[in-house]
Amino acid sequence: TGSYIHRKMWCLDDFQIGRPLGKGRFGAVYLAREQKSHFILALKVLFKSALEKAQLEHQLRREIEILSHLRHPNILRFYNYFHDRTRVFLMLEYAPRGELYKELQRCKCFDETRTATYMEEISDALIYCHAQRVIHRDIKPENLLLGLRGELKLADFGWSVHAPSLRRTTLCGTTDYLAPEMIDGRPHDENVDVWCVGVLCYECLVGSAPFDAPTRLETFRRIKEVRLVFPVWVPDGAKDLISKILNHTPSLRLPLKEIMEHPWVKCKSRRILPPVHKDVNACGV
Ligand SMILES: CC(=O)NC[C@@H]1CCN(c2c(Cl)cnc3[nH]c(-c4cn(C)nc4C)nc23)C1
Repeated sequence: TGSYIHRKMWCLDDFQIGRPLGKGRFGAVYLAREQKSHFILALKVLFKSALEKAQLEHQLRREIEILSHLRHPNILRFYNYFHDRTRVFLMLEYAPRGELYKELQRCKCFDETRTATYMEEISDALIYCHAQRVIHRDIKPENLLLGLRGELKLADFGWSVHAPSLRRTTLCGTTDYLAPEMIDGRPHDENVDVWCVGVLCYECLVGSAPFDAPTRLETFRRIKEVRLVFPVWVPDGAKDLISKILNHTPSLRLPLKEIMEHPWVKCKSRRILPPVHKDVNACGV
């Protein structure tokens, strides 16, 4: 019995639509429940007119192609998609504990255990992505969601819709997470994702991004110089890890496997892995 939610054709009438979870340029994300199985999911709605105007249809097809092959506990699951005359609908896993960036704003910064656990989770997710030759390229707190047990869910492989509240990102997105080679427009590889893991680790522990500056230009300058300044209270183990990741030369950055095995991550992380289940459960999903 193939799992129910992966059945071939879906349409809007198969769902009861709940509250909006986020809104953005191309559409919005709604909480939704599948009528027969009562399966809860996030339904991302993209307007074809907006996609056509921005010439993004082909990118959406590529994103859907990539997403449909990714299955990992720390990657937000993409189940299926369908469309009507005016809209494209993506059936996505619902992350019950919301957006990491909101949690970071609420807590100001995270302790070592929480940060090291996120480092282990996101590194494992990226090892999996890179093994499929998928580079996320846009890792930042805004694109990270939290699962039932607070585990990280890497989301939004290209389609960021924004939650109703004002986002911290400036007009064209935050520059804090750009790797040096991205700023110079040089060709970039998987190591741009590794750079972002270093920036994320710093921001989770400190509460602000490492190269944060009053102007975008100054931020770019600090990124290219890799001007890393740690508050005195940042633990040595974390400073060691972040300094080994944020290397200007992409190939010299600490590989993801070694991030997971770093002494500070090994000793501080409290990662919980969900029980490995076949793709079918109680409600046939
Ligand atoms: C990566 C990305 O696209 N972020 C923007 C969209 C906003 C809601 N989206 C969700 C998506 Cl795509 C999936 N699950 C979610 N869960 C929530 C959420 C849960 N709470 C308690 N509060 C919220 C908000 N939101 C989502 C994604």
